Amino acid sequence: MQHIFNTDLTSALYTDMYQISMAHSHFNYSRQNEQVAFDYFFRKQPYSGGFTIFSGLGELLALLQEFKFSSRDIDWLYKHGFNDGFLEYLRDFSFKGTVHSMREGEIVFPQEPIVRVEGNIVEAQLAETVLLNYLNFQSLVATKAARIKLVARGAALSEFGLRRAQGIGGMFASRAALTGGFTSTSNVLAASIYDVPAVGTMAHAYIQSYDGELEAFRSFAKVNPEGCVLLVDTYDTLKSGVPNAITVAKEMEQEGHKLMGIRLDSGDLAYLAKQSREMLDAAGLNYVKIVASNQLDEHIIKSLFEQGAPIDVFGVGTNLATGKPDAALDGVYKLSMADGEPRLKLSENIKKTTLPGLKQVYRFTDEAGNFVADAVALIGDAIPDTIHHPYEPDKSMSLQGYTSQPLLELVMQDGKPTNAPVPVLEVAAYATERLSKLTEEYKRFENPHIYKVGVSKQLLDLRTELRNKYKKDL
Ligand SMILES: Nc1ncnc2c1ncn2[C@@H]1O[C@H](COP(=O)(O)OP(=O)(O)OP(=O)(O)O)[C@@H](O)[C@H]1O
Ligand SMILES: O=P(O)(O)OC[C@H]1O[C@H](OP(=O)(O)OP(=O)(O)O)[C@H](O)[C@@H]1O
Ligand SMILES: O=C(O)c1cccnc1
Repeated sequence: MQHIFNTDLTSALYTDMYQISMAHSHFNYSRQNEQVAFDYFFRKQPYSGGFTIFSGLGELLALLQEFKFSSRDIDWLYKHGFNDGFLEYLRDFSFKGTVHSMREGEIVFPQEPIVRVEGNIVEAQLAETVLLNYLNFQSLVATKAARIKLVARGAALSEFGLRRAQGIGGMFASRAALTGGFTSTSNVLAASIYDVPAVGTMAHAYIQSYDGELEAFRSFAKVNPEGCVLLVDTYDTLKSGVPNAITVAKEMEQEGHKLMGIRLDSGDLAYLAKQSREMLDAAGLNYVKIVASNQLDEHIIKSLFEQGAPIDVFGVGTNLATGKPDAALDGVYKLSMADGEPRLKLSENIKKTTLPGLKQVYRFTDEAGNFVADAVALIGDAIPDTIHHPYEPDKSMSLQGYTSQPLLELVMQDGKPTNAPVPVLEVAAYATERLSKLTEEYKRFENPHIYKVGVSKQLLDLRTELRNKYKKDL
């Protein structure tokens, strides 16, 4: 058992050691049936942007159903000092909690609860690490994908990141890119699991392996005439690559086939795309598409279109799959209820003081259907008609006249999902639909408008009451 390949990644050991130490302690004080609630939320928008796409829920719900300790896991824990009674308890452990969540693909904002996990103190605490591991990374990458889609002007977007992704995290990177709006991937395993098109062109190595570029193109096109895309920059894009691709395209026509495209992978992509387009069109090959790759991101793609580049397909790898330049989404999982009482985490920094109690998030929409603001309120209270700034309570906003929609829905009851899994492309369609209701000022890349997330008066008062209580006790 020295390889990750022999390991069941649904093992409940896929957690941080302190979760097990805490569970050990709770069990030894017979607290394992105490009911608690945790909220998942993040504090800062990635990429200094104005929105985040919530991604990863589908995989998380699938994992929670399987989240158990195997005999091997129990043996390992036995050797690491956990007592027999606790290990017997863990042997029968499975996640039987209840989860409320926003829909996967929802547009989400800092401070609001996106997922609420309720359950006994052991299962809810043990779920923390894996929940954060799944949701933070996939939401980071899905957001990058959505930002790219915003500027792609309808061009096809293919995810090429596996080779530069963070190890096997590349699987989730591919999934997340799809939920954020990419429609295909070069990652064959991901394509087969998520039932999306696997796409591919050819590498420089293939062309280098032949004595000449023309011979290489010809041989490839003969065996792969369907969806054939020739990489034209190995020697000289305009003097050699494109003319050779044209020759092969004409030969393919003789055989009743059509060359799908050429790929540009270096140099000035705008200039080369324009020149290539002219050469292809002059040869009667206006159906041949131009594919571009090479360290692309949302800023370069936006700029390429502003320069008038006639690019039909973008292959995006490194910057997408790694969420560059952001290393992580800062999502956290904080206790909000225990033993029937709302709980709070105090901080010197008011922005890090948590929101206590069981909460719902309402999204308010104007007459045109655009999102106006989100309100976080206690469950059981009326839907608020005014929200307060979470950290500057004197600032408030009236929500009168807007329509509201609750965002947190029951997705798992007693450890079982309440709905069938949602295919990734349906998640993407939902993300696109929701993003269309966010007006442009929140979507621009430079200094975007900050979307308002406020709290109800009752929630604010509860937080103040608990803060005063804890401070008095100090
Ligand atoms: N017209 C353009 N406008 C803006 N950015 C561009 C344009 N053309 C290419 N880029 C981007 O500029 C960067 C160029 O990278 P780099 O300096 O490594 O050049 P290169 O062409 O890849 O060189 P090499 O031949 O070493 O591969 C890439 O991120 C690429 O996507
Ligand atoms: O630039 P990215 O957004 O990460 O996109 C993926 C890159 O990976 C490949 O290059 P690589 O040099 O690894 O292989 P190659 O020889 O096939 O070009 C491909 O040609 C792209 O340039
Ligand atoms: O198919 C391609 O062109 C491809 C796939 C992965 C990485 N770079 C390019």
